Amino acid sequence: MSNRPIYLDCHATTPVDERVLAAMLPYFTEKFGNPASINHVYGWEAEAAVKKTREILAAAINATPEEIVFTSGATEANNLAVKGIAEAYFQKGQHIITVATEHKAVLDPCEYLKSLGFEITILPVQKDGLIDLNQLETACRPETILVSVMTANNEIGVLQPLADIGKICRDRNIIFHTDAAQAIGKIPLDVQAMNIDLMSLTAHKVYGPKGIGALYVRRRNPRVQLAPQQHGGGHERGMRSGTLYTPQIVGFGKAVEIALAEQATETARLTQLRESLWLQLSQLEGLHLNGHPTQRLAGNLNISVAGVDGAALSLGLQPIMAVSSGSACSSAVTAPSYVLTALGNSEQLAYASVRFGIGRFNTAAEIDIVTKHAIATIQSLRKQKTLV
Ligand SMILES: Cc1ncc(COP(=O)(O)O)c(C=O)c1O
Ligand code: FES
Repeated sequence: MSNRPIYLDCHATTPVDERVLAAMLPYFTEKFGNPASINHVYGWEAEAAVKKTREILAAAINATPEEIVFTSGATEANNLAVKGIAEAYFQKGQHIITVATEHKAVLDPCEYLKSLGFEITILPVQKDGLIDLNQLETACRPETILVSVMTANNEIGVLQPLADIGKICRDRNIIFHTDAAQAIGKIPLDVQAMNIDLMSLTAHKVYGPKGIGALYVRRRNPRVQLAPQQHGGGHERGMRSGTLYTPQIVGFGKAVEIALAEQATETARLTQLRESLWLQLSQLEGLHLNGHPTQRLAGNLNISVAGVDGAALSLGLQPIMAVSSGSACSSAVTAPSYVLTALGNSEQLAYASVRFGIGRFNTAAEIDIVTKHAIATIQSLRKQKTLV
């Protein structure tokens, strides 16, 4: 594996931590029971394992275990939140507010609701990627039923001011949903202090397995109603039917437990690696930092490079590092990233961009190799351009 490029795409996904895998393994084989089986030990031990993860997730965000609904990931959690609220509250109002830089798993359900007659306000972001709270206040109406603003952006790592947004929503009796797929385990989260009513989570960005996530749904002060989007055996208090995937759930719990225990030291370490990368890269002229310089995830650096072709840059970096570039999150799409254009970047700058996602298993030596290669690639592309 040593001749493979250095993995620096931790916003796309992360490897499963060995400790997480070890915790999961028994639940594939000897402890294979269905947590819904109430008549025997196979079911009880699976149910106990699921309960433990519920407790870990609840503690991680200051919720209660009954407020955690397991899903297949954050895409499903976002769909359940947005469509589930629209369906449960449409008689109260049919207006929803979200943001231009949200993940497609929020924007597309909103687009779908628009086709059903809902009105959607999509707030712009400022140059640093943060929303303007005054604009949010102005957008709120008596018929607004939901505000959905992500915790941490998957391309530029920007952290939105959740507590301020939560207060604005609570004062107006509007439900507040946040997509915390990139944030769980990485920054402190508190659904009480931040007045969050719904929060989407996923395991695979935090060294847990893919295909498992959760939606936090507030049960008290106020109780949030949610219309299920998947019907069946009535699992998860009727909000999401389907046999629970015990091994993945166990892995999710273990992953979050480890991330919380290591959060402070890991944040400091990643910040240092990111700062050293940016400090060296920014010696070059014409490099733009995308997103707020400090109000961002520790492992995220997103840059645009003036004077180079986006595709050539991507090709030049590929042998040495696995990073995302151009349209980071929908690489099948050849349009420039809508997140980067929302910040006011030109199409050229949005194309010629690199998202570094530094994670748990990256070392200072790797960052050194990456820095040197990125600088050499950019210099060589610029030189070629002036020769043409
Ligand atoms: C911000 C954000 N929301 C939602 C998702 C989707 O999560 P999942 O892959 O668990 O469906 C992702 C990951 O791609 C993400 O980065
Ligand atoms: S990081 Fe989630 S889709 Fe790109």
